[in-house]
Amino acid sequence: MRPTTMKPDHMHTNKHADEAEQLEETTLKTFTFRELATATKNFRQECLLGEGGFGRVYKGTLQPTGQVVAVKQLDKHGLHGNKEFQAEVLSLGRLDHPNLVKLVGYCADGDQRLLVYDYVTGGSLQNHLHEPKSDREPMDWTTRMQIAYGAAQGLDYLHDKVNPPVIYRDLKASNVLLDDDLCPKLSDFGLHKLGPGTGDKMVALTSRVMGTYGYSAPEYTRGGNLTLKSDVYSFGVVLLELITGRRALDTTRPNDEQNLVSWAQPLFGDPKRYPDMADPVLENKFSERGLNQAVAIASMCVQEEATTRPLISDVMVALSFLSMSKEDGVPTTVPILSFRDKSMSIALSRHDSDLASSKLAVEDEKSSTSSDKESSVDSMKERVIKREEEDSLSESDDGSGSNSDEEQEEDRNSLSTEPIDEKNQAQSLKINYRYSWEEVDVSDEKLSSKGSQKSNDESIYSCYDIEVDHDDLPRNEKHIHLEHIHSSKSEDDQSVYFDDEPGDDNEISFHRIKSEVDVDYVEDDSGTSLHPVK
Ligand SMILES: Nc1ncnc2c1ncn2[C@@H]1O[C@H](COP(=O)(O)OP(=O)(O)OP(=O)(O)O)[C@@H](O)[C@H]1O
Repeated sequence: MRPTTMKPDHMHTNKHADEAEQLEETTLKTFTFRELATATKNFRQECLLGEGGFGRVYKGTLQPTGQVVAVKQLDKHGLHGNKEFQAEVLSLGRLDHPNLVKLVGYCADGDQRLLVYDYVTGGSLQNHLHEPKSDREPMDWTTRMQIAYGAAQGLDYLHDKVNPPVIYRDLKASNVLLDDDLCPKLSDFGLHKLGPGTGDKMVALTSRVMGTYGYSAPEYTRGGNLTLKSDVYSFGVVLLELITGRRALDTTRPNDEQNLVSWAQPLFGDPKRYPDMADPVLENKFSERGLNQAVAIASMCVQEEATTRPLISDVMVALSFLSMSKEDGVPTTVPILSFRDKSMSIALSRHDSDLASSKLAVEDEKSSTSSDKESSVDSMKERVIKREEEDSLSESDDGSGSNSDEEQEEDRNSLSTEPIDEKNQAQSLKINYRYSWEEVDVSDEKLSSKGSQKSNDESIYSCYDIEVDHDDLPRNEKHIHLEHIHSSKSEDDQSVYFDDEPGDDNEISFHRIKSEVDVDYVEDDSGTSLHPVK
């Protein structure tokens, strides 16, 4: 069980030079079959966690460390040669993110191929959502949004942070594992090249696709044309499951309700019916705005046309805000200017009654990076225009809904022909938010900096240059960068705090945010207000 740094045979060739460099740094453990047999009590039935499309999974305890692991014994048919297997495993081994199940090592012994993962203690999202237990409380709204946010971060890592990007292919509630703190970890990514179902094993592939039918993007089920946007579709289905508590495919329901997406599609256009979509076990304990935005995000993700689905990075930004949404004083408004793809901004603004009154024109070239592999250049350079309130109201009044594919297409067309006012072409933008807060006497021992997920939120706050402005003071007299956000360590206190610059006495003072955040106006680099909203 020694840690080994493996160098595949092909690493000296030019073609694989970059990959080889990365692989050189990969440290995975290699195991003998005997070691894993010992860990799993000889693959005894009592250690069997389940069986999936790639083989059986056993819970095991490694000796002598006592580390608890999940051992996946890959089915033998469709097995690859040793070198090919090692190369694939090595590329999986370099993936490392808090929201991905970590590959610890592997075994390639004779014709045995096994993968060894960190054991994730809390079961899957499928278990939590669809297999209720009397000793387990139903998940509340915020927890659901936090799980969605974490899963989006894991997917964003695969899509946007590793090179080449990894298409997940099999995202579903049973592959979202949860640790004891309900932090999500995606499992089963990148296995398609290892197990059955590749090359001439199309029969096996078909059965896998059928098995995950409710999650598969239409283009995949039609012809197997997989892209990053197919993953976004599957993500949308998981998000819908979180919102509705319904299974992706449920044959126990009436025919027209069996497929979650088909059931939800007609409802997407009618925000008044969103509360009926929400999981009844939530007992309406969520903010209407949060629900509207979550449904809007899900509806964007499960669009039939792959190119109109949002990037997972945009989904992640939107969910970062929804995952913080609490009843008292926490921002729920998604900063619409943060998105790399404007279609997300439009969809969310149209589902957000408060924002519908604003009219913003934005050119945010900085946020459109070269790593944005799927957005068209045109789309990134187009101006994001928020419709005036009257537009939005007149559309929702006639009951025709606000988020159908045709309407979004219409939006895109009208947006791209909108005359561009050169004067307003800002290179970077500040979004000013209006908060009200109260200074509170609270000891910093009672507050924690946000946890790992929350620290990402912090970076979003600072990265988008959000400023707060005291309600009672004229603008520009008091601006505070909302960088240091804290939560209470006490479960009873759901407030969000931020700290001020230390004063003369070097004491940090804390403020509790009282009301929801509102977009006030946007500024360009020079501080000129482009479109005052109020
Ligand atoms: N790292 C892990 N920690 C804890 N349990 C795991 C781990 N990996 C898999 N499991 C559990 O093992 C069982 C089988 O998992 P597996 O991923 O092979 O199948 P699946 O997700 O049910 O189906 P599919 O292969 O079609 O995705 C599931 O119950 C899963 O929750």
